Amino acid sequence: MIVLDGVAQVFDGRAGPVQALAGIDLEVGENEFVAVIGRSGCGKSTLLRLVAGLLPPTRGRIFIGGEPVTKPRRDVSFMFQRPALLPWRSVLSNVMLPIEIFGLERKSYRDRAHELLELVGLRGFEKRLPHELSGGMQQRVSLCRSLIHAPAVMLMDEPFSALDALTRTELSGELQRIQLEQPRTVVFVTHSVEEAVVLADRVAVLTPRPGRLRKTVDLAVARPRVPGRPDVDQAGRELRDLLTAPVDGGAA
Ligand SMILES: Nc1ncnc2c1ncn2[C@@H]1O[C@H](COP(=O)(O)OP(=O)(O)OP(=O)(O)O)[C@@H](O)[C@H]1O
Repeated sequence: MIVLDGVAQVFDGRAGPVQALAGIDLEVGENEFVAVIGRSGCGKSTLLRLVAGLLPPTRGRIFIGGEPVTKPRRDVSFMFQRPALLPWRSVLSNVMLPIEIFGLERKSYRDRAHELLELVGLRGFEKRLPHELSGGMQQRVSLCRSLIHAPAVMLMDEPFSALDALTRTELSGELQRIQLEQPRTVVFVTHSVEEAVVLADRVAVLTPRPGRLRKTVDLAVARPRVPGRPDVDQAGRELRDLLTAPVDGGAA
């Protein structure tokens, strides 16, 4: 579904060129959930922006569904760390935003919007404005908005990292449930080993300066996954060991 072939990214930094990513080869299968994990600054967000078509790679090629990525695509949604809702629009009309942007017929998506809001526990909040909602509720709205037009691919850049620990665990549980019910291809950037272990089919571990793909790890852990279950925690420990193991004499 998604193919990165020898992708490298160099930015013109103020103090000279910054090599953010080097030699990234990665394939994400249809309906596969891949978590990208690594330390701050190792190029995770850059990787996602490249796949989204928001940035052309310095080197290498990226394909989605066999087509080269040259600009943002309608069948790819992007979810950010902050909900970025329009403050003057109700919950429902925020969820419906992509339908308007893409010029799709509103009527045929309204039921779907209600269904999604129900799925994330926001039934009855359709007419509220974003400021009347907690941060976790706003991010749930943002999740519905990125699902409304049934994108083939969801790119998620640390979508739960601004939330408190409990809400974060709740939301990753909800995302897991949605992915079990309606699977799609997801690339999910996170700092959190717990999130990766609950959600991912496969984890891509990046190492910094420049960001390289150190390893991809298959998570053969039965779903639904719940933190605290021995096999889930064991997978978490293995992933954490890999993240903290030295690379080329330095820390990962
Ligand atoms: N537009 C830019 N211009 C110059 N350098 C950039 C630009 N965007 C990113 N970088 C640099 O590229 C490297 C990777 O940044 P990126 O934001 O992709 O990392 P990250 O792994 O997502 O970090 P974090 O986990 O802290 O969000 C960093 O060294 C960053 O300073």
